[in-house]
Amino acid sequence: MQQAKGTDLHPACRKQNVYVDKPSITKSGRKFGVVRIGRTLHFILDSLDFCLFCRKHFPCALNSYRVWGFSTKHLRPSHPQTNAMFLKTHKTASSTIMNILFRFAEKHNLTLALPAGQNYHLGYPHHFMAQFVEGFKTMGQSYNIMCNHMRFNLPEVRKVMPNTTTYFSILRNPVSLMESSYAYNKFFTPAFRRSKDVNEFLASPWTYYNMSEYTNNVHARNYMWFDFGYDNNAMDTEDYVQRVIAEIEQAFQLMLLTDYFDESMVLLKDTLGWELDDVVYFKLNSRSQDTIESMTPESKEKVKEWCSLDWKLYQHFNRTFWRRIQETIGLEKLDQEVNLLRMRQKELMELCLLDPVPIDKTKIKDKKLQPFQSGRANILGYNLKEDMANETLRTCLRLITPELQYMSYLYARQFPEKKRKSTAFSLRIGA
Ligand SMILES: Nc1ncnc2c1ncn2[C@@H]1O[C@H](COP(=O)(O)OS(=O)(=O)O)[C@@H](OP(=O)(O)O)[C@H]1O
Repeated sequence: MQQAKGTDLHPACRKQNVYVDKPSITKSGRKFGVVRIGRTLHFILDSLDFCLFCRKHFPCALNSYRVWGFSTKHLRPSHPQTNAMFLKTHKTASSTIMNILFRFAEKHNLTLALPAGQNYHLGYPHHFMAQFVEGFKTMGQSYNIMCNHMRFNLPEVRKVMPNTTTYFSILRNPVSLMESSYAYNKFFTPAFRRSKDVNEFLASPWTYYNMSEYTNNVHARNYMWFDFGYDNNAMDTEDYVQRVIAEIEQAFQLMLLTDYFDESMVLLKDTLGWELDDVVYFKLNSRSQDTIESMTPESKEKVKEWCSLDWKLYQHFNRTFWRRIQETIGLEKLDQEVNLLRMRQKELMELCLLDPVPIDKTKIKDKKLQPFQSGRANILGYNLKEDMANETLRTCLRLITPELQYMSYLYARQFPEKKRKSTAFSLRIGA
């Protein structure tokens, strides 16, 4: 991947017409020198993580250090971070990330902040409350990872997650997000039920969208804005939008992009100090081609106006995403790591999967591995190769297990004395 020359556009963004700020420091010796000094400082200061006094009195300093005016906050930590809060926004590839987090949690024996009782999300569409987490009353702030759907509410999340937690989330271009949401929520969301298809809905959204049906309609307008805890029907004024973006920026250390998923995985593993293998994934929750509707150019433009809060949110974090890449690993290294990630993914797909692409639910042999279906969407899944050695099977099965089944398994493992969730599933292999 070549760095964009004489233009403000990253080459990958040019086709989508998404503007990116021009980096102020280019790939030069000066930049590498500064980064090296920064890394050394970061290593020394990161060691302070072991210091209980610092942990207690300067919790924020563990995520971001500022020394002699030089911020090290975006540099790779010297040891893997195990406390992470992922705001699982809807229809943004969030289930694929959840699978990555579940596998990491299992590998390192971490504690998950899972939905209490028979629930599959953390109180959505209500604002999150600490008591929605199983065991909160007895366990307090001793969880490592939180990643189920919720409507974000920072003060309550802070009651559950330790002060050293890295907060991150993911945003998707609101145009493709709308089409995905329409298919998935077709029979649930009143505004979608009343219209024939996504183009008809967008030609005249107010004909179908009734504000009094508030939370039932959140999938139809500014879905991401709502998930971040804000009013998806709020007036789009400059001051308000800037205030919300500033608040989100303050709360979240990292914002990923669905549209640049592999680039996002590289950034994620660097932010958390993880290995490349920790973020290798199989795409989950994808749809069959015949349930993807083609949007007219007018519909695509209309989304930017109808979901203007989401559009501004996405544009802002698209800019900061590329700026952060430029300021940390740079486009060239990013490209190399994305290639490594794709090679590793291909290797694992060849090792694990019977078919080279995700398959229709009716073709999934083990019915227990079928993903949850909704609306008009035909959500695809996988078949594993037969006769794999136990260790390989263990790895492969985790990569393809849909979120509800995986969560039920982890819930039963973490709370053996509690009643199992209804999608009870076992990932135990061998004795
Ligand atoms: N790796 C990767 N890269 C790009 N896109 C991906 C990836 N993984 C999943 N997806 C797409 O994300 C959509 C599903 O999102 P979620 O898992 O967040 O859905 S859900 O809210 O949990 O139901 C769904 O989008 P649509 O197919 O458009 O519906 C998936 O295809």
